[in-house]
Amino acid sequence: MKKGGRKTCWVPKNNQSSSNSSASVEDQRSSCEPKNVSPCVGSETRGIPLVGSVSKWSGVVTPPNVSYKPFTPAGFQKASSSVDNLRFGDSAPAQVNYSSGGFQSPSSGELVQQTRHLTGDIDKICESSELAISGNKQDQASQERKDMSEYGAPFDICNVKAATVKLKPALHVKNREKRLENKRSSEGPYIKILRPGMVLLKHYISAADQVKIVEKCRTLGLGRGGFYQPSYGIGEGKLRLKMMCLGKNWDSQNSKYIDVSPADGAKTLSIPGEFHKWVDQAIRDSHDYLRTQSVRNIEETLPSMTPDICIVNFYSKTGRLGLHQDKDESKESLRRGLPVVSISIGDSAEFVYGDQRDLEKAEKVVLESGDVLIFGGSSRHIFHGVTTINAETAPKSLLEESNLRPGRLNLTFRQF
Ligand SMILES: O=C(O)CCC(=O)C(=O)O
Ligand SMILES: [Fe+2]
Repeated sequence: MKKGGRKTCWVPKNNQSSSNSSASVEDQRSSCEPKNVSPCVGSETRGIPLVGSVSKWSGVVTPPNVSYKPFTPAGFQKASSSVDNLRFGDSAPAQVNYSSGGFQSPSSGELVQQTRHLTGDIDKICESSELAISGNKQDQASQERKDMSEYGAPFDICNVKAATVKLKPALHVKNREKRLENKRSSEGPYIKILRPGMVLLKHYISAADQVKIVEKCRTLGLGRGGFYQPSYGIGEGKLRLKMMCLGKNWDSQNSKYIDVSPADGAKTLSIPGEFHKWVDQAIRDSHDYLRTQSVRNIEETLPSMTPDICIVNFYSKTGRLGLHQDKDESKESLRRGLPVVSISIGDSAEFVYGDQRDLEKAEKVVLESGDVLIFGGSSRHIFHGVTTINAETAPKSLLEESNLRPGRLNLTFRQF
């Protein structure tokens, strides 16, 4: 398992998230690997923790408040069960029978025969379970996560429009909005090289396109595979953002990309076609700019890439993201320094970056609505994070047209 991957190297701000240190994340992660998967252990004692024994996780993982749905083998009907509420590690429910036609409360005379029947049933259950487990552990893991109640319904990044009477904003808010608006329109778009391979395109995405991006993300985010709050590990702390992944799903608990949403097991959503044009154009415009700056070896300094992953984060005003490297993409992609292209929409954010995982030594840049930040080449492995969301700094017109909630939407495109 790769250490120090995306979002695994947290630097707690003011020690608020010290329980989420990288050490504890790693510790928890290694203890989350399924161990000694042996579906038939329970059946040997006939007692019978049928479902509880299907997947054995090491002790600490037994989540106190998470219930799992039972695995019901094909061809078997659940006759009576309290398995729905069975938790791993709980003692077996008194009456759990899977019936393949009529096995119900036995009388004592029928007990031996029916125990044999039950043994047969259990063998079949075990066989099916083994098949399911060996067939695709990933499917089962996602199924288990899917059934966890902790993720809840997808998060809506927009406020639901309601017929409310809007209060007039206070004078200081109006003045700040005016100042920001003036700054945006007087500055217009421009490009800045922050360091070799790291380019900032200011005010790059038009106001109309920002609205389109919010609308598209909202629609996708409300469906299956939509926005959820990722966590470090089962029963561990949560990241301070909502996330939806397109193209491939980033699994925060194992720091790797998978093909289903860890929240609900849905097949990963595709990146909408129209998103590609902003990424392609931003890289092309950066190349043109580098040329004007007499940079040689443009492709080496900032390689081109075709994104097949888009991670969409939504930060509320208290959201943030600790210093980390994005290093769960393929070795080849990382070796070539294929860039991460990041689009910011909504409230501005203080984005920190540097060569070390050290906030004190990190540089800071404010990312505003419509800005695009690209880091590739020799900057691909920078540590970076978001320390602050600047409340009430989103363009007023964006909020009016898209109804985006207070906060910041960020899309990072990568090529696996
Ligand atoms: O929100 C941002 O600007 C950065 C997001 C990020 O680093 C990530 O998703 O890996
Ligand atoms: Fe990142």
